[in-house]
Amino acid sequence: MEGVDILPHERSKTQFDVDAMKIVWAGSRHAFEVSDRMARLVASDPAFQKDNRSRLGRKELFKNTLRKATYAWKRILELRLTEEEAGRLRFFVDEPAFTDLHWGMFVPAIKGQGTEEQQQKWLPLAYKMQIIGCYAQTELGHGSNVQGLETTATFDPDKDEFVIHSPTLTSSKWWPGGLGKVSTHAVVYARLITNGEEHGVHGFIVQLRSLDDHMPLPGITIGDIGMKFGNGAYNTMDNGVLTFDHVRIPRNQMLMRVLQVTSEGKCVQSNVPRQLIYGTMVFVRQTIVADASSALSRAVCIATRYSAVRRQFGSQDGVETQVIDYKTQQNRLFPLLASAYAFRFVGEWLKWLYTDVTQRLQANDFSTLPEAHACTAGLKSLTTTATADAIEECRKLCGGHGYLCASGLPELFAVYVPACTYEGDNVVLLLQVARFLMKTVSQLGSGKKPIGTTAYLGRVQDLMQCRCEVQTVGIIYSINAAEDWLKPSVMLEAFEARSARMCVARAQNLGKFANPEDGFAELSADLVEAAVAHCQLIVVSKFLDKLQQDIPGNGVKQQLQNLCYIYALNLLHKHLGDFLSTGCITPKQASLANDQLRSLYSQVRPNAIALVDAFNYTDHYLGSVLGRYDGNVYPKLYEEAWKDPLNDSVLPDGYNEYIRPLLKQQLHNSRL
Ligand SMILES: CCCCCCCCCC/C=C\CCCCC/C=C/C(=O)SCCNC(=O)CCNC(=O)[C@H](O)C(C)(C)COP(=O)(O)OP(=O)(O)OC[C@H]1O[C@@H](n2cnc3c(N)ncnc32)[C@H](O)[C@@H]1OP(=O)(O)O
Ligand SMILES: Cc1cc2nc3c(=O)[nH]c(=O)nc-3n(C[C@H](O)[C@H](O)[C@H](O)COP(=O)(O)OP(=O)(O)OC[C@H]3O[C@@H](n4cnc5c(N)ncnc54)[C@H](O)[C@@H]3O)c2cc1C
Repeated sequence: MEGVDILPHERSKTQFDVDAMKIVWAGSRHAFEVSDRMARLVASDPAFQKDNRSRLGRKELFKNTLRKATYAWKRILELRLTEEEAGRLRFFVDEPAFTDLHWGMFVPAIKGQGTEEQQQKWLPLAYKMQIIGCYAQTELGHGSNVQGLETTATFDPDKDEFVIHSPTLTSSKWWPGGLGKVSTHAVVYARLITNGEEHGVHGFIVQLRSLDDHMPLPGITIGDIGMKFGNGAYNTMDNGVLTFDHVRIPRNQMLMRVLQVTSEGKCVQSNVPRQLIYGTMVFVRQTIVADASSALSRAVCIATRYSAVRRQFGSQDGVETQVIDYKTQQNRLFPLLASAYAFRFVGEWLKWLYTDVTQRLQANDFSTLPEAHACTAGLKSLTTTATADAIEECRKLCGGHGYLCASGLPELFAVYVPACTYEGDNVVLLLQVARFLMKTVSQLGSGKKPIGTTAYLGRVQDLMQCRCEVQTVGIIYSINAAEDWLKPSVMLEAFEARSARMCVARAQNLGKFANPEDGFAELSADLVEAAVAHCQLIVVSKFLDKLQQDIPGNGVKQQLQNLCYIYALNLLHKHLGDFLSTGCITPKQASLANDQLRSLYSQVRPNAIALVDAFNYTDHYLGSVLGRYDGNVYPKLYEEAWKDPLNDSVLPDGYNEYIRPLLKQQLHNSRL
């Protein structure tokens, strides 16, 4: 069978309604239609062409991004796109740009931390892009430790101004995207000092460049921090360095929703908790979780289509085997396909949680803020780590051709992998989750009932008294055959019991230390494992919740069920040590789980291509010869190779200089 015939043949085997699945994936019919329209708009406009990025030098790459970002903005205005449509357009343009930080962090920081008055002044300018902003928090010396930032904002009551200053080299702002060459303004995070007293880190709106000639304002030094990992990749972004030499700004440019500074330099705390200063990060972490499923599904789409097209080794009748039919390939690929769906649904749920906490904050209800912080931090960490690893696994699943830029995977990896670091290093964020869990466990004895994602810890209070013998867990009696693993309550109980037991065991170990902080530091590696178990439980439980909903479309729910159990059973297999050592399941039940997993792979196999088609990605967005919708891989790969600048001429530059003299010299030597 020719390459172009394989994928249609695969599609003919589909056992579910792909169009209905497209709507489930998008979230709603409306979201699907918007997304589909924007994807086509971008794909059909030559201005958004992106297939030459890996061949461009830094300056060309950056200028190209400026062109695309400003053109996208022009189209947004011309077509009067809604915020939702504009967001999708930016997504399909698929090129990191200063606009991400302007819309994604600068605007949300003002909205979340500015007073009404400040919002009225700055937001209209930002919305029209009459000013362009970035988020300048991280410094050369400190990123994770926000309280350790060194930039100072000292109040001068005589002039009613703050003096922003970089006292050391390590206080230079370092990393902010959009800062290096574009932003006119920044929300700068600095230590507030009034009347000689320190009041912690706060955000300040600072103008950096002239609105007339774009030159840095007096006292300000700015530049780009240099090339980053990967050729094209994140190098479209001008991550920058910034120092201040006693730069003065009016008092009303401190973002004062949390704390007000009066003209006398007095600090007045509002009823809003101090942590709201970190609110922009919570917002962005939530968007990063939603984005993880996009990056992961893109890599999986490429690897799945290519695995169907690629044949390796013969079978009896002489037709070589499609590599997707190897059980080892399925065991590596299908859990990633399942994760893409799992992250999609947990991303939807997290968006709901974020909206809920935002509404509560507006009504002065701060009770769910710690949980929102733990969930956004933990899920950001879990999903980005898994996605970065998965993109690399997809490259390997595509064999040698996966290493070619034409596969789209090297660039995707290079653009994606910093997500494990920005918006909080993934380990640092898991430690935040661990703190939250340990606090929750320590309060169980006092009768405080945990709610939301930690409610399960309340249900296993017995564990606090060490009554955690295997026999107390219902799963032990419920699983006697492989199919028993397909019961939602059983799966949930297994993940809850594992996480609860890990949390309680860690809490008990912490209790052995005289100083809890010493204990936390000593046991931090174990604590991170408990945080991972808790986050995996959230993902599994939200996928199971999704299955409880009414899901229209022939066979759609069945496919989602298969994927949900693949996701959960694969985790169970990978973390078997946790499940066995906490006594949640027996070795025999673990073996049954594996049998069930293999059976699910066989059920997914005929639907694999349709399950990635349901992502509805255009070839433009995928940017991969291996992942083409038509499966016409080999002719196009061959064609692509000839586009390389090295093939512009038959003889390479340098032939006369290096190759010829070398060959002549060998000829001369051999005659000797
Ligand atoms: C029209 C066109 C439309 C186009 C749309 C475009 C949209 C684009 C969208 C794109 C979006 C994004 C693009 C991505 C680009 C990425 C760019 C990257 C940016 C960055 O990286 S910004 C910098 C991020 N930095 C960090 O994340 C730093 C990490 N560190 C921290 O967060 C914290 O310091 C900490 C969590 C490690 C805490 O440190 P610690 O010193 O222990 O804490 P304290 O400050 O003392 O506080 C302790 C208590 O506070 C609680 N806490 C901590 N953080 C939070 C929080 N965020 N919310 C609520 N509560 C918090 C903590 O739990 C402690 O509580 P306790 O006292 O225990 O009760
Ligand atoms: C592409 C990119 C874009 C960025 N954009 C922006 C931006 O727009 N604005 C902005 O302000 N910043 C930005 N950043 C900065 C980013 O937020 C920080 O790099 C990130 O928060 C990590 O902080 P760090 O660099 O200080 O890492 P470090 O904290 O120095 O981490 C180094 C190592 O130490 C470990 N570690 C640190 N603390 C602990 C601890 N307490 N316990 C155990 N291990 C620990 C970490 O796990 C890591 O392995 C960006 C970064 C990147 C890569």
